Amino acid sequence: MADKIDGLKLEQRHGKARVRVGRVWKNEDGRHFFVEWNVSISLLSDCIPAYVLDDNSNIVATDTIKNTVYVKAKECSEQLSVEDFAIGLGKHFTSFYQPVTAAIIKIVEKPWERVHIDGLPHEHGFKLGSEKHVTEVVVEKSGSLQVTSGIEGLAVLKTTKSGFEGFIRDKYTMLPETRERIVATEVTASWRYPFESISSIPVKPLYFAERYLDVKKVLVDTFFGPPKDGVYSPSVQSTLYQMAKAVLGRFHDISSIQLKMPNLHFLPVNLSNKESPAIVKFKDDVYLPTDEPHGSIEASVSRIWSKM
Ligand SMILES: O=c1[nH]c(=O)c2[nH]c(=O)[nH]c2[nH]1
Repeated sequence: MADKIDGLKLEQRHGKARVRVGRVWKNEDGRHFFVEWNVSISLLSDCIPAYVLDDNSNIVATDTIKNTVYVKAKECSEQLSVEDFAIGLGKHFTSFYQPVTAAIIKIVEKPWERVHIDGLPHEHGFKLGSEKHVTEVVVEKSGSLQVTSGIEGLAVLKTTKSGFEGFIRDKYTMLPETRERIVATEVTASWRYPFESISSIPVKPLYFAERYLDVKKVLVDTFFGPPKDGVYSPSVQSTLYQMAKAVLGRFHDISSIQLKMPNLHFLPVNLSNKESPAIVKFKDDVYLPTDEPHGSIEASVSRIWSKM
């Protein structure tokens, strides 16, 4: 929300960040389901008078915004995806409050996973996994909608089938060309769904939750290749593109995907001194793991007919 006041441009929004909520659903057969969400909400509304005239009459108190998260969590009697929860919150804020023209809802789901004991799924036991399911939803009063989902912290590594050759060489270049190295990254993925209004989102329960798992599987499978032979990666850039292309090729309800894949280097270890020129001589075996500095490699891939 922007406005011109005193010859100045004032842009503003308000909301509540990092509202944490846990929700359990207990099936009659004794099986429990659990999610933990960290919710950040931004409301777009004309609150300029609060900034310049000490008039708070258009403000939804951020405390009320926080309380709403708990009320809506209580009202969800059935298990639902983090995206559907975000859309429900956005719908509420834009329809319940006259001044609110749009709501931006970001949620990070903590990766609680059902434990297995002796191979059997536990009815009410969960342990923390690693990568996180995230979403950002923008809902407008008109009912128009943007849904973005993503993965954060998907750490993957291959001990071979990776190289890097043919890059620019100049007087500052020390890096040798190689067809044998470790490649490791922590994938951050973010993809956009094509649904443009609340009425066009699929009614299938847990649709977004299933799609999240599908996308994660395609990303992981493409990174690693088949279990026996793997797949050769000529660069992180090439692997990133293959991963993005696989997702867009497989899921027609995804219009674009952004991938961030830092190159987490594993440096060869060679140790020597004057007496012993090769105490440790690197033979693709002993590495110095580093995450600082790291290569930063990111790209967005969209269908050309997409609106993004
Ligand atoms: O896959 C890679 N891409 C790069 O752009 C790059 N740069 C670098 O030093 N090593 C690598 N590896």
